[in-house]
Formats: sequence, structure tokens, C-alpha cells
Amino acid sequence: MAKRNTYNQDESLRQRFNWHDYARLGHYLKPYAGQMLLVLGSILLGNVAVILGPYLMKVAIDQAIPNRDFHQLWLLGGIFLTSLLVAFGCFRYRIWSITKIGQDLLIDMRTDLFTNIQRLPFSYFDSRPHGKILIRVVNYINTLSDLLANGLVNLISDIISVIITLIFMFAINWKLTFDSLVLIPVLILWAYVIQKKQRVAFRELSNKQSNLNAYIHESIDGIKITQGFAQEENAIQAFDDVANDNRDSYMRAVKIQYALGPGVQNVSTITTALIYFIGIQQLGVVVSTGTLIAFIGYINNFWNPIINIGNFYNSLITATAYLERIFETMDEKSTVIDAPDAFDLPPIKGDVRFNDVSFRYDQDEPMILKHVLFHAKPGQTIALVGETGAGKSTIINLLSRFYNVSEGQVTIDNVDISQITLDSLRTQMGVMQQDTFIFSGTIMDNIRYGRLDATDDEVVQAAKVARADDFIRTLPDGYQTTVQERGGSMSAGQRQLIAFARVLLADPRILILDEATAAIDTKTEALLQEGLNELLKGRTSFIVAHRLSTIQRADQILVVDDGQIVEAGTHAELMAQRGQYYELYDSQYRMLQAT
Ligand SMILES: Nc1ncnc2c1ncn2[C@@H]1O[C@H](COP(=O)(O)OP(=O)(O)OP(=O)(O)O)[C@@H](O)[C@H]1O
Repeated sequence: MAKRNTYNQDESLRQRFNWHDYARLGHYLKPYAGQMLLVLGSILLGNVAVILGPYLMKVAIDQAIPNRDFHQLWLLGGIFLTSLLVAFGCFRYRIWSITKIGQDLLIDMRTDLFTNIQRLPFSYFDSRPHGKILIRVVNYINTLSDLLANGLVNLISDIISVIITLIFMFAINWKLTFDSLVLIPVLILWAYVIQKKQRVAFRELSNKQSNLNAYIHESIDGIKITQGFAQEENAIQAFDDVANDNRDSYMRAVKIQYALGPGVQNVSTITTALIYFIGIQQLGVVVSTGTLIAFIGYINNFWNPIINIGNFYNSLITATAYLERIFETMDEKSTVIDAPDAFDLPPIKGDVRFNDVSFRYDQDEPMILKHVLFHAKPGQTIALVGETGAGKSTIINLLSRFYNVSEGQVTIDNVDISQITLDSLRTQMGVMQQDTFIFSGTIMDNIRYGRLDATDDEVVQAAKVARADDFIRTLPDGYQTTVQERGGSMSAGQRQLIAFARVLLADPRILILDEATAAIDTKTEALLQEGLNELLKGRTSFIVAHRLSTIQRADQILVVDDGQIVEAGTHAELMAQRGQYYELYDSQYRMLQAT
């Protein structure tokens, strides 16, 4: 697993970028090969139309004007006008088509990346700020798709345009053409020298952009805490730091990036001056006036695409920094996957065992769970209790195989869960986290998340059983009320009732519930208790329990301490033992009495 990373820590790459990886991009371009060929055809036609201009000028100056041949002049003018129209049409088609290809490419790459992210295990998300994942899916892909569609077609068009121009130049005067190319090797050397520095600078910049994104994401997520503790000034200061870092690395990167442009520009200007110099010396001897004027036109035609090629090369180096991050995420392998011979778990009865399970989150950290052993019979309710950080949530996370156990086995109906397909395991399990997640959408959609093919009636029925129906009907649009991501407009108790309904609809055989600790008014508490009782019926349930009532009713209570199960039994049995549970219960009971 990757080392943990925070917003102000630069991410290091696990593998060095391999230039051959650019070949992988070919895979994305393949479906658009036909469309790109059409675009290239239009570019070719457009280029010929543009390049014709200086040649027509030469004929006009050297022949039509001295001979006072108006017929030829009109003809040349007509051809020139038509060529302009053709160039305009080709240009429009090219812009439209390239934009479309770019957008389609964007969807393809983003879908691949997003699909892989959906499959990644909890450990991946534990180890990095979510803003750093976000920037890869949104910003980096944007840059890359533009480079692939627009940049690549422009590159090919520019190369074609250089070749056609060169052909015309050679046809007019081969000696002047060679003189025009004399500084090209200098340019290539210059591009090579700055390339290495540029890659390093843009890699650094991508890190800083990622940090900035991570910080913004984190601070928006935690805005209520920030305001609650009046820490806005500190947050702004921290933001300033990452934003300044970002600006500084941007300035360093563009300083190197823009070193190429003036280089090309200077070489182009010197070459033009050189041609004037040589041309004027030989004017009337070897070079006619028309030839010199046409040649100067061609030199511009020649250098414009060369400048563009230089820019493309620049963008390519820049995009490499983004590309390596995108590929890294695309190549990230899930460690929690189906075994090669995995089979579907048949309908679960609900017998669950932890056979001597030990677990650590990180390879180089000590075991968090140590030799955990218990057996839950079908339909039983198991309450996990213990001090904070004891390992209760870790135990239930292993049950749904959100992480792989490090040692031992977890079995359901006597089948090791590492041998069955994840899908068949998780679709038969209902997991409710302490902080119920609400997606943006309607209440109806949120409950239906439990089973997407449920009818409206089934959703309402589930809400009724979960005791959520009453409060939903008091909302302005009832079940069609729109709620925001995380359900900010609902109370914690209401969010839990929605979650109960969601799980009831899914009707899982095994229920895993991290009970909310938030203080809830007695009326909602009673409702939640009723909803919970309905939920527990006929299922094997694991509850990280905080309510005394839930704990007392459990068939088995497991007392977790420092990653081990130190006591197990019913409430009466454990009270009689007068051990840790007794003390825990006693202190909680006294606390309740005091309030
Ligand atoms: N994703 C994680 N990566 C690394 N360590 C973790 C992770 N989640 C939890 N831990 C560590 O594992 C230990 C057990 O945590 P766990 O969340 O299972 O405790 P808990 O008993 O559920 O606590 P609480 O009652 O406060 O929720 C703690 O020391 C915690 O710091």
C-alpha cells in the first residue's frame, strides 16, 4: 500500500515514466482514426489552398503585371479567392471535428479512470487526500485530451504544411532553401537541452496543483468545523501557503517552457534576414523579384508550423507530468479482488465465524487485530463494545472484505469469504456506517439506492417499516424532496431513519451497523429503536453498539480491547463476570443517570 499522504506533502511517483507509455495513448485514438483522417484530409486541402497564395503572387508579379495580361490577372485573382474560400471551409470543419473528437476522448479516458477508481479498495482511499484523486479525473484528463485531439492533428497538419512548403521552396530555388534550413540543428539542440529541466519543473507543478486541490477539497469538507472553532484565519493562511507554492512552481515551470518559443522566433527572424541578405545580393542575377517575394512568403509559411511544432513539443513535455499520474491511477491494482477460482456465494443463512483473525492496515505496522475468534449463529444479534480505537470498526470492515485479513479466516456459512465473489458477498450484506451518507437527489432515490429495481410502493413500504415515513411526509415534497450531498438539511436521526429504510429495501441476510453516537431526542430515539428492531428481524447482525438498550438485547456481546476479544457472552453473563464489560456498563449507566 502507498505511504500515507497529506495535502501539503508532495506525492512521489512509484514508477518512472516510460516514453513508450505514449504508445498506450494510441489505444484511445484508435476508434477515432477514421475521423482524424478526414480532418487531416481537410487540413491538407486547406494548406494547399493557403500555400497557393505566394505562388499566385509570383506569377502575377513576374508574368501578368510586366506583360499587362489582364485576362491572366483576373484568372489568378479568381483562383486566389476560391482558394481562400476552400481554406475557410476546411478550417471550420477542422475546428468542429477536433472539438468533437477531443470531447469523446475525454469521456473515454475519464470513464476508464473512474471505473478503476470504483474498484479500488478502502486502503487506497485511506492513503491519500481525496482532492488528489479528483484532480486526476478532472483537470489532468482535460489537459491530455486536448493534447491528443487538437495537438496531434495540429502536429500532423503542421508537418504536412512544412513538407508542402519545402517542396514549393525547393521548386522555386533550391539554394535559397538550403540557406533557410541552416539554423535548424541549433534549434533541435536547444529543444533537447531544455526538455529535461522542463519535465522536472512540470512534475513539481503537478504536485503543487494537486496539493492545492486537496487542500480546497479538505477545507470545504471541514468548513463547519473550521467555522465552529473560528479557525477561518488559519485556514486562509494555510490556503495562502499552498497557493503561493503553486504560483512559485508555476513561474519556475513557465520560465523554462517559454525558453523554447523565443528560441524558435529568433532563429526564424535571423533566417528571414539571411534570405533577404543573400536574395538582394543576387537579385536580377540568379533570383527574380517575384522569386524573392514568394520566398519570403514561404519562409513565413515554413516557420509558423515550426513554431507550432515547438509548442506541441512543449505541451507534450508538460502533459507527461499529468500522464504519468493518470496512468498510475489507471494501473493501480485493487488488492481486494475475486480469487481466480472464486464462486458466487449461495443465498446466505447467516452463520459467521472469525477463525483466529489478525489484521494490520499497513504492511510495516503492528497488528491492529490479534487472534480474533468468535462464532455468530444465523439470526443472532452481536454487539461489539469497547473503548475508542479498540478495533470494533476494523472487525466489521473485515466482514464485508473491505480489507483482506492478514492472518486467519472469516467464514460465512462455513465458506472462506476470500474464496467467493465480492459481488455475491456484498449484495447479501447491508452495511450502515455511523455517519449515514446521503447522495444528492430525492429522498426516494436515496432509499432506492438499497435496491435499484424497487418500485415506489416498495420504497414507501420500507420507509414505513423503518419508521421514516412520518417525517418524510412532513417534508415539502414528501418523497420527491431534493436533498443535497451528505443530507445537510436533515437531522442526524432523520438521516439514520433513511439509512434504515435503504437497508431494509436491500433486505440483506447479514446486517452490519455502526451505531450513531450522536445524542438524539427521546422521541427520535424511540423511533430509531423501533426501526432498528424491524431491521434486526431474521438477520445475523453485527452492531458496534453505543446504546445500552441495543447492547442489553444482543444475543452475544463481544468486548474488544486493544484488538482482542477479551470477553464474550450475554449481558447477564458478562455482568455476572464483573470484568471489563461490567465496568464499561457501570460507567455508561452512571453517566446516563447523571444526565
Ligand atoms: N484506515 C486505517 N488505517 C490505519 N489505521 C487505522 C485505520 N482505521 C483505523 N485504524 C487504527 O486501528 C485501530 C482500531 O480502530 P477502529 O476504528 O477499529 O476502532 P473502534 O473500536 O471502532 O473505535 P471507535 O469506537 O472510536 O470507532 C485504531 O488504532 C486506529 O487508529
